[in-house]
Amino acid sequence: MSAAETTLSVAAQDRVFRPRGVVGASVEELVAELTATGFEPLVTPVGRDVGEVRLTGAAMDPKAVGPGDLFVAVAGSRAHGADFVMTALDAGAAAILTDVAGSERVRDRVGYRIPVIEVRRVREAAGPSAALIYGNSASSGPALFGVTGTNGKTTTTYFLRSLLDELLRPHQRATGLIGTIEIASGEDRIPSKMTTPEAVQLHSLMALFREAGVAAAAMEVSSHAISYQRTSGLFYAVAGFTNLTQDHLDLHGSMEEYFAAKAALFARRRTRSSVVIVDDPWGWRMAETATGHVVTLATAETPDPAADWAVTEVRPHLLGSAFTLYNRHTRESIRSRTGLPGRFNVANAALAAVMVLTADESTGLGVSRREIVAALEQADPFTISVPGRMQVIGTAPAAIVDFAHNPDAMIRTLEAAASTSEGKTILVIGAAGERDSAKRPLMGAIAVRMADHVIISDDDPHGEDPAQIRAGLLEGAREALQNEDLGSTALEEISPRREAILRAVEVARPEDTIILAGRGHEVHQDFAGTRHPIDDRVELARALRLRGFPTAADAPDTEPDPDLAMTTRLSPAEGGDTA
Ligand SMILES: CC(=O)N[C@H]1[C@@H](OP(=O)(O)OP(=O)(O)OC[C@H]2O[C@@H](n3ccc(=O)[nH]c3=O)[C@H](O)[C@@H]2O)O[C@H](CO)[C@@H](O)[C@@H]1O[C@H](C)C(=O)N[C@@H](C)C(=O)N[C@H](CCC(=O)O)C(=O)O
Ligand SMILES: Nc1ncnc2c1ncn2[C@@H]1O[C@H](COP(=O)(O)OP(=O)(O)OP(=O)(O)O)[C@@H](O)[C@H]1O
Repeated sequence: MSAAETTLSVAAQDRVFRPRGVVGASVEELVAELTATGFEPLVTPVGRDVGEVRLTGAAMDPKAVGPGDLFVAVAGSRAHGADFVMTALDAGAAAILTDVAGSERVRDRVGYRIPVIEVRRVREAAGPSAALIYGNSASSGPALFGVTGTNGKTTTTYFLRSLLDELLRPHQRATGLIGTIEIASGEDRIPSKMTTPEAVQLHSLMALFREAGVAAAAMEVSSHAISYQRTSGLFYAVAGFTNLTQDHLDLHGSMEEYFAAKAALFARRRTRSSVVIVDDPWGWRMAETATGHVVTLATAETPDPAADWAVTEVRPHLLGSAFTLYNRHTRESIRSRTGLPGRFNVANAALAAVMVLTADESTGLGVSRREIVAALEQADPFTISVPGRMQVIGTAPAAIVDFAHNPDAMIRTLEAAASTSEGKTILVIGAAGERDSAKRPLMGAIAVRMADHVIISDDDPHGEDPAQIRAGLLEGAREALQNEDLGSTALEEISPRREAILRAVEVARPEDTIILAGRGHEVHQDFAGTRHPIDDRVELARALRLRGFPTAADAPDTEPDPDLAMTTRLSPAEGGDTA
């Protein structure tokens, strides 16, 4: 199934994107497993028949439950999954795993119609339970490559999958992908709901991958996933760390806690080998905290000589860069390149390369080192388009859609724009509502420091007032403009986003660079639960064509939009708004 070929809801897609031949486990076997692993389960109603009920799947979202599933009902900030037990029962749930509050709710709603397994730490128990049902263990495969870090996860996993494909295709073996944009099993794919799905879905995917002949899979591991126990019961062949900078402090509280959440991935019981980028002190701390086999990688302009691998000889190559990977122990030098703009994409590509080289040493991917080196040097696996990540839509002006939505990513993206552009940098930026509001003024200040023309607009406001979110960005931008010598930087506030994009193209000259930051591949804005369709890549391509600017070969097709052709914004000189 491909995302384009289906009209199923995301939960319904979760339900059909499942393995077929699951042997499963009985409630009795599950209870024995949970007892052995210290969860002290309590089963109601007590009786022989209950123990014999067979479980052939598992789901946490009641709308994703299928016949024979274990429905894992968790307490959340909005609701308790057990409140939706009727939906799960109607869909054919065979048993429920929940906590004390959940089992009371189930009993209130449906009495003793279904076996209930009660444990204290449901989220933690979900992983091992699903692992048992789907037959997953540390050695059952596929070889999992997990990537964590504040920025670069999606790009690195696309790079990893591209390299793994290059290596495994000749051996008639497929690859998989789990991340922010999509979940893919060989040729089949569905769009993602989350960066890292819940444990029950992850375990189902491992079984699906095996059925589909997927030998290796690249997976993004968000810090939310680790904090919410979504990776419980999974085992990684190699885990990679990109970087740690400010984001998600609403969940983690402090950088220390954010670090600790990520560090849990690099424990020996979870991961065989870790590859850690050590360009900053957080990286070195991660390498010291990791407990398995640890390999360090330096990608900064002046690489730390203590690292095992270093990126050297970075040179411009088309829009991207060519680079050398050097191992200080073996003196091995491997020349590779990436077609994606930005120095940070060299780091992402180097991480993907070293993760696969490391898997070769420690897990045996079944491909030779010579094949890996040949793929890196000759097959160009990192010259691919990653949806909405430094995606080039127009060429003169250079017009790029990017996903930068935190301070560090903005700095890196704007550095990349400045290094390639001879003209002005024009930036459209917003911030998501109900997420880490402390980063908004920082992002506003970075915008006016690094771009020449800044248009502050909307991202996904969610339940928050969009004007209030823009005000947070504007506050930082105005303060920097007042206190720092920023020359003639222009600052505007334009909502809706579509108009902001039109304006960016309106003020651009062919030698300039336009960056639409923050939304990347996303195709809807969420305004208090109402989804408003908008795809930055389409809007940008349409606006460029409207002005007669050239678009990139793989820019999206656009119909001339009658509404858009009629839209005329007043320029500031004509009395239009400026901030
Ligand atoms: C902060 C966070 O991660 N929250 C996740 C968590 O929510 P929660 O514990 O509050 O649970 P809840 O929403 O009250 O729901 C509890 C139970 O009731 C069920 N329910 C709830 C409401 C309803 O109407 N119907 C329903 O069936 C839910 O399916 C669930 O089983 O568990 C829910 C069930 O899986 C997730 O949907 C929810 O993700 C929310 C939507 C979310 O936005 N998560 C983001 C922040 C997230 O996880 N992002 C990271 C990437 C971050 C990044 O790097 O940018 C990710 O890995 O995706
Ligand atoms: N290694 C990196 N270091 C800093 N910034 C990066 C790096 N790689 C990508 N970026 C920037 O971060 C943005 C998001 O990149 P990407 O989607 O690959 O990361 P991510 O970790 O998956 O992000 P998210 O978790 O928010 O989806 C890119 O659009 C780019 O602006």
